[in-house]
Amino acid sequence: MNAPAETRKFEAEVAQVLHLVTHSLYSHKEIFLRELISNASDACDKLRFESIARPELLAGEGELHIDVSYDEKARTVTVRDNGIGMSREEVVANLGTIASSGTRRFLEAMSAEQKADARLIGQFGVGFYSAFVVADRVTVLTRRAGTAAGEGVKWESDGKGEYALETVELPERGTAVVLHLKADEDDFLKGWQLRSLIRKYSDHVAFPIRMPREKDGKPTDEWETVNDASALWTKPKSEIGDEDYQSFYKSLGHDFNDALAWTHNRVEGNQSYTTLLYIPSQPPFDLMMGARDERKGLKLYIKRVFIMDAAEELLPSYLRFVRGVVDADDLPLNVSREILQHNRQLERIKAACVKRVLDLIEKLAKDEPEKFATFWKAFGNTLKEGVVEDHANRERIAKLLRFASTRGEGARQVVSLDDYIGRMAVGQDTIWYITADSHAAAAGSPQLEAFKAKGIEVLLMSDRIDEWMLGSLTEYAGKKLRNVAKGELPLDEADRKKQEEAAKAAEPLLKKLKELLGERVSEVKVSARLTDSPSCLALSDYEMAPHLARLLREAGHEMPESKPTLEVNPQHALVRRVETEADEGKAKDLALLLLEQAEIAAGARLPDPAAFVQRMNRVLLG
Ligand SMILES: Nc1ncnc2c1ncn2[C@@H]1O[C@H](COP(=O)(O)OP(=O)(O)OP(=O)(O)O)[C@@H](O)[C@H]1O
Repeated sequence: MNAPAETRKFEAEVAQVLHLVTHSLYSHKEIFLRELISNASDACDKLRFESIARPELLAGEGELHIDVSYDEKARTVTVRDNGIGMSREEVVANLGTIASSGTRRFLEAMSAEQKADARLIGQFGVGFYSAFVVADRVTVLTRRAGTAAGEGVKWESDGKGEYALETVELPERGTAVVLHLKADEDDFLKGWQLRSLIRKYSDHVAFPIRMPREKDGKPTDEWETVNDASALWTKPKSEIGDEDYQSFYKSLGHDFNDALAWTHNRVEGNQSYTTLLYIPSQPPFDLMMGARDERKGLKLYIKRVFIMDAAEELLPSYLRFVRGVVDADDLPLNVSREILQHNRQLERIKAACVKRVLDLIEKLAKDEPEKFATFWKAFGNTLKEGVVEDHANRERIAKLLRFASTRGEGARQVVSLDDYIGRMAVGQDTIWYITADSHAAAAGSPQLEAFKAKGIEVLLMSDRIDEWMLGSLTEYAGKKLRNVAKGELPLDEADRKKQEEAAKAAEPLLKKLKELLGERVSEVKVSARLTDSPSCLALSDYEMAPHLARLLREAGHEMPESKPTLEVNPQHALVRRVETEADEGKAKDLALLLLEQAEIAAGARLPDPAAFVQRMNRVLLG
């Protein structure tokens, strides 16, 4: 078992991560301490969990704790824990490679954008490497719980591309990380400085963090606990200040920013549990990358023992931005992920978590409009998934949606469905909306003209998810939701009469247009939607909006080519010109331009853009 001393190269990505981390964390140097303590605390959590099945692992040093010490002469800071420790293979796997796929995606995103956002770094298992922000050499001494003293491992590196590995004798299990500080990092060799960082970032780590007691400004051999060391969520709410909640959030969520809001609840009864759930103020990285499959950030404890990250078991995907802790009293400690997925108690806890989060968002919407606006900007599109996925809460979620509107504040999404209904004219029974691939395209749609003329409000939707969401949101508070570009418009008696007369009068024109356009359209009709524009596309009730069909096609999906219905405004001078134009070639150019401009306004892709340009130039030159 005695493996020789050796030098190994870091995996290529590690060098990349090291480079990114040391450069982007430069202005948040002190974070290294939080990251190393967080790893040490995870190691203690893991040992406590494994010792449920194998109590002998706890032999030797009983109480789990984390020690932070410094040596002015040697210029080192050491973070030591008596947690699970690592075997030689684990050291190689954990400290020599980038194990998590999240980190790989993160790296790809970073190199693609050529920028490193410090805020994101901590979330990706690059925590350990932050040691190299302040140290030019790092030594790790570690021994896996349950192994012999002779199976200790020493790992050492200057973070430049290689690390040395050696088997050493270590009297105790656990891990010590020794930082050999860079020349200008003397600040971290001061006891008070380290203490204040521990209180600032790690006060609520649930294990005692100890430092040597000081006498006359010098460390002694005696240890004292410097953090609060209690699990924050177990305390009564009245004893927890906002700052406590925020600092716990930051260490939990690896976030530099404050949380936007939180909800902390203890449920007692035939099932007892505590939940502490946070809404961040900015999207966490995994959310931005659309990683719905590897969710993190919601920790399951059972009677204060950390069991696992169970975000997927505890919250539906549309609430994946939530961070927090669930501590259940009545689940068996040896519970596995498989059991969790089919556990009735957990189902109830999950439903309660959803309720708490929705309560919290509703409270923001009602009482703290600014915070709600921040929430909506960061997570509105994620929440919309709930309309599709969470039938039971659909109406509640729909109530929280905000949109831009023809009576709103430009592109800002501030109008709720209730606002809309409150402004409806007497007799209006439909909530009207339009979808497009940008706000400008939605706001400028020709299909809105008749609605504007009649003073009917239309919601302007331009987020990609909207069409998909609207498939599940066909009704709200007894009102139908309808797309202004789809189907027949409901007309009153007088309008219907006018429409019929116009259609009759335009029959020869419609026939001529259909002949000129041939296979490009399925039908040409007189529009009830237009007042100023010459033409627009109309979709059947079940047809997909052209901009969405285009996006899906671009993303490689097979989409059937559907022939559009062209609607025209017979009053418009351009349409009248088609009617009077005797030259067939010219009439055809005009007819095709009417179709093509309607397609462009609807965000469709022109089948032959070059032909369109030539056609337009011919018409412009007369
Ligand atoms: N003190 C420690 N004791 C035992 N294992 C450790 C310790 N520090 C790090 N490790 C191991 O090294 C791995 C990599 O650590 P690193 O800080 O880079 O990422 P992480 O902890 O997995 O990610 P994150 O910090 O986002 O939770 C950890 O997952 C853990 O397995």
